[in-house]
Amino acid sequence: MRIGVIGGGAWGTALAQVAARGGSEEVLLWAREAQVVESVNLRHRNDLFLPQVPLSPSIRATRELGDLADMQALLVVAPAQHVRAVLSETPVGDTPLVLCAKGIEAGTKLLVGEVAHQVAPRAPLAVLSGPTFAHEVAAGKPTAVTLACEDEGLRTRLAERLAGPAFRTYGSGDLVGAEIGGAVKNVLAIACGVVEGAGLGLNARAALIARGFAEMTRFGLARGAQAETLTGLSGLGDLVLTCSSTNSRNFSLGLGLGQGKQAAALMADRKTVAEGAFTAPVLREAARDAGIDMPVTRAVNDLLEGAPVARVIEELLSRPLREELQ
Ligand SMILES: NC(=O)c1ccc[n+]([C@@H]2O[C@H](COP(=O)([O-])OP(=O)(O)OC[C@H]3O[C@@H](n4cnc5c(N)ncnc54)[C@H](O)[C@@H]3O)[C@@H](O)[C@H]2O)c1
Ligand SMILES: O=P(O)(O)OC[C@H](O)CO
Repeated sequence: MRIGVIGGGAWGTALAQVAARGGSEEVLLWAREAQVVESVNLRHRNDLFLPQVPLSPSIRATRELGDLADMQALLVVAPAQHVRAVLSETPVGDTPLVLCAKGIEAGTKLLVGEVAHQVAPRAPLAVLSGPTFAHEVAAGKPTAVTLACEDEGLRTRLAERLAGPAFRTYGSGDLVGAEIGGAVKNVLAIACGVVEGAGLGLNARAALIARGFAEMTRFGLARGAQAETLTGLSGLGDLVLTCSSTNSRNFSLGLGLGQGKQAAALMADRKTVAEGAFTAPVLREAARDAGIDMPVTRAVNDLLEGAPVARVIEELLSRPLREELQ
């Protein structure tokens, strides 16, 4: 199966490395930046987004989306807010799309799979998601992901093509569940970073992970996700990873907010994406539309909009007491 990767950021590059299988398979990586294309092709590195990892020489990079025309599967790894624009210019046809971005589209409130279906209605869809820091995957450290696809045959072919000794895929038929975990955990990771930045302690972080997971579950079930998917790698697994480490861009953004810095300043000159900052407002809106209570998500939005940390925390803690299982 010839694999093309759409998006030459850290995650697209790491997945290209996985698909190259140590150099035994050719992989075509589309990147937006000339610097990425040049460094991958000439030096087998991604100097801009994943500088620390030497890449397989069988990864070739291009800036032309048209070059992806004869691929047999495309991994979609552009940031969620750009998937529509990039896919619209890609010759997809009926090539399977494996969606690897984590987010909800602003304005439409659509998951990435729903966007892909609008743009490329003939393409079979799969979702690859889980606790996956790109630099660890690219370096060959053991990692496990959810690979969701309704078509069992395609799911098996993708798993056989992408899985390796240090990259385990766990199959699922629940695309929506696999997507919602990754999208919502990015917002909750910002909240966990705030807890760290404001020095609120480890009890608070554990409480936030548990209550954040309750929010993810409420939202996910309302959108048709299966509860088991949300407790799996792409939901709880990824939430635990990103809520525990400054390697997470979302957690780091929250850390700065917790220290009293303004979101605009923290976002101003970063070239990497903190998806949670873009998903947070649309998640709050989608939850409000559906009558789903998501207080942590609301608090993250308040902080992103400049509310003082102390006030936001005080508001969260002074809400009326409730039953845990409500
Ligand atoms: N980095 C990780 O560890 C990781 C792991 C799993 C999933 N993801 C997800 O993968 C997706 C991509 O993240 P990343 O970490 O590879 O990105 P990154 O932060 O490393 O790089 C930013 C990316 O955004 C792209 N970009 C910026 N503006 C764009 C535009 N206008 N149109 C198209 N692309 C544009 C850049 O070309 C680059 O590929 C995100 O949804 C992220 O949540 C990342
Ligand atoms: O750095 P983050 O916060 O975008 O997290 C990266 C991955 O999504 C972790 O699974």
